[in-house]
Amino acid sequence: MPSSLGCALKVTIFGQSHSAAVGCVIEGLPAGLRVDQGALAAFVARRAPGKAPWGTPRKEPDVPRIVSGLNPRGETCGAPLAALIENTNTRSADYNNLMAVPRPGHADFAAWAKWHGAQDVPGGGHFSGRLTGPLCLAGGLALQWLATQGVDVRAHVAELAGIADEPLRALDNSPAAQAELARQMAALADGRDFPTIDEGAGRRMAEAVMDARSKKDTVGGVIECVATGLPAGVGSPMFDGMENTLARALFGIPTVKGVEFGRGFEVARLRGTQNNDPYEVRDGTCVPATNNAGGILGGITTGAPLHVRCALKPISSVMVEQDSVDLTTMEPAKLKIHGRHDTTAVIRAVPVVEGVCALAVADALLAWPAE
Ligand SMILES: Cc1cc2nc3c(=O)[nH]c(=O)nc-3n(C[C@H](O)[C@H](O)[C@H](O)COP(=O)(O)O)c2cc1C
Ligand SMILES: C=C(O[C@@H]1CC(C(=O)O)=C[C@@H](OP(=O)(O)O)[C@H]1O)C(=O)O
Repeated sequence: MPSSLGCALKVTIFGQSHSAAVGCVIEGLPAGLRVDQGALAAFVARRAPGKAPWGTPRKEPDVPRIVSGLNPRGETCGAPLAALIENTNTRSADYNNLMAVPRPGHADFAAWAKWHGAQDVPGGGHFSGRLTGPLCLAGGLALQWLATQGVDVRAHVAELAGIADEPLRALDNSPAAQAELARQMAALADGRDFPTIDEGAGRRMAEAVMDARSKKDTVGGVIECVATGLPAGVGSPMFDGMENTLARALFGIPTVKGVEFGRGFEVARLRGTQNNDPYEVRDGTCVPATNNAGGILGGITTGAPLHVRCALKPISSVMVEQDSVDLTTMEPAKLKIHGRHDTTAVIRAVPVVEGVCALAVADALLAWPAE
């Protein structure tokens, strides 16, 4: 089972939800990067479980431990960087009734179809949202390197349970829109608990999530992410384009079912005159005045903000009785899920999306830089 991502910056994710630890190995991080371990721990903590009333009550400290890849000054030394997050609070008995009866919507049945019983079921095994811990850790390191290149990456909950946040002003590339986008990104960087730009929208979303939880149900939503500071000319056409690289990485996040760039699926209903981004000269250089393309044409960056949105499905582990099948007897079975589950992945996945986008962008910058 390969669990690796990237070309010049390669990340391998290992572990299961209830194994001793989860972790990552990163190859290709530029040497000489002074790692801010405090900032890295704070970034990983944004995703950690056990903190919010709508989240899993599985409390984990999620302190990242870098075990190789740094020199005595705490800088990347060029060797592969390996890092761990321990699993300290597992309760595998919660999964006893799921060993033979798969949860609708989770990966239990697909894993059984592939590995015929050898798969690790408790906690969702390698399919668990827990694996986004090391993904976030690797992404946090990529973010620190990108900061040295003048690139900033921010995401927010754009929509949750049908409630919308203020959208990021990234589809317009005017100086006024750029200033507004900078304000929005600064707001998201202020350490707020709920990652929306409009804090009122965040409060309404939180209420909607708690309402679903009280009804033993779960909710999905949309995460919107922007990368600014990228020069024009990064990426490669056809199979190594920015869209390809980002989509491959983002679909590695459990629950992500859709990814769109710029106007996304809306382009199907636009005319060319509405969708084209006209060019203008700014400071002696050619720039797109608008950004319906989401900062990418021909797989290559245009210099406008890189803009992506991901649709996340509702968590499959709902607490109501569901129809399933006992795979040992092939008889119908009624399933009641026990255990500690999130009501939505969307809120906790915001730093994961930032980290994964950072990994993809850093990989493209290193593999296919502007020539
Ligand atoms: C941050 C995060 C937390 C998650 N928490 C849970 C959870 O508590 N319970 C659950 O059943 N699934 C949870 N998931 C989703 C499952 O991991 C996911 O549905 C499963 O691996 C199947 O993959 P798929 O949904 O992409 O098909 C979470 C996902 C993420 C990203
Ligand atoms: C622990 C995390 O989330 C877990 C993700 C998850 C799943 O099926 O994805 C199922 C639950 O696992 P458990 O039954 O062991 O509590 C969540 O708690 C985490 O994200 O760090």
